[in-house]
Amino acid sequence: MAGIFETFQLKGVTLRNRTVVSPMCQYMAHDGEMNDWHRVHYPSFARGGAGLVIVEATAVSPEGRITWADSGLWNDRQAELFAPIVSSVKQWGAAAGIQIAHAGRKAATNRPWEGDDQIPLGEPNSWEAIAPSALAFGGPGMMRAPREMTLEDIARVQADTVATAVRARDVGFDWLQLHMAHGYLAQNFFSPISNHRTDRYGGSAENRARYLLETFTAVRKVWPEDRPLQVRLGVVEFHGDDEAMLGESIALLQQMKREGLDSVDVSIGFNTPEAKIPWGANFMGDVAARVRRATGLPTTTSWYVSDPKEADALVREEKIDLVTLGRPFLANPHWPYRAAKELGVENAAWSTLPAAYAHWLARYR
Ligand SMILES: C=C(C(=O)O)c1ccccc1
Repeated sequence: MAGIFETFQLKGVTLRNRTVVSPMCQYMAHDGEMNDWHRVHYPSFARGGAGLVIVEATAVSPEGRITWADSGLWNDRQAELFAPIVSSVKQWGAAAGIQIAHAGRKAATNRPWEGDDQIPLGEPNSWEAIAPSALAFGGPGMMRAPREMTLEDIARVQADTVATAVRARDVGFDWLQLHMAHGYLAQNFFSPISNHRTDRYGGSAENRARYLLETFTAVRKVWPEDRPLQVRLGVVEFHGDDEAMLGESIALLQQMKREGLDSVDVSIGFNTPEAKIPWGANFMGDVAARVRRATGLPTTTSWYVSDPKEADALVREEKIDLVTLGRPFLANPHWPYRAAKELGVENAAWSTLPAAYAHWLARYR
């Protein structure tokens, strides 16, 4: 059975190992554009030995941003600014991925370290959020209801998502992840907590999944067959109704698989402030294993995965195929090197790091 330092091939992409840098919003962009922060940030993980680096939630339109400082790929200038990042990540041996997203009812907030709350309408960096229903997320600072989307809004956002996928394709990303978790727009449609529509996009599980399935199949048509297309889906909410939500999620993933889905990142709904998340080491591992068994999809998950032996065990026990790490990579972009040492990989430095680092680390021991 493979461990985290086995290679992993999916379609035409081969990862040098099973470690994935989780898409983590940096909130450091202006007008959605990559800048020096991102040009240092993303390649650092490739130089650190990651197998796949996934760029943070990247908005398909200005209104689709969580904050004014989110990454965006709704115009060609933004695409041009991604190009050197894509080539640098690849140059240093990692595959380059990107997560594309629409924030839905969580849009137009302050950056987390500046309040994490909705900016009052009319103030700079605020705009009207849109979502399936006019239902606020709730909780402190998130009490403003979004505008209910018309059918024209839905079609427009789906077209924006396809256009962003085309730009990501053309700028050379190897791997595309659709953000369908964490209380953002796709999750807003999927969850009965936030979707009270009475048209074909609301009510039954099939109707609530419609936006997600339609958007996925539209993107599949433009995303190259030989590059992995993945969704990050919130499959549980930890709000007391998770067996039903997991069942609906598995059914949706099975449908998407029939339509060409290549992989799933199993995550959390984060669609209600009432959730009681059982934070703890690898707490999503067993949920991910259930999804993997039920769908047969190459599966990953993250959340409190940080210890190399535990991460390696999740892969060896075939609970997941790839291990997605967020904060451990922020804390140490060379996490693969640390893991290789702790797992007793021979020539840990040379097997994870570029020569400019490895020759020092392997000498003078
Ligand atoms: C900024 C997030 C994202 O991009 O998914 C997020 C949101 C909620 C919890 C964790 C992460």
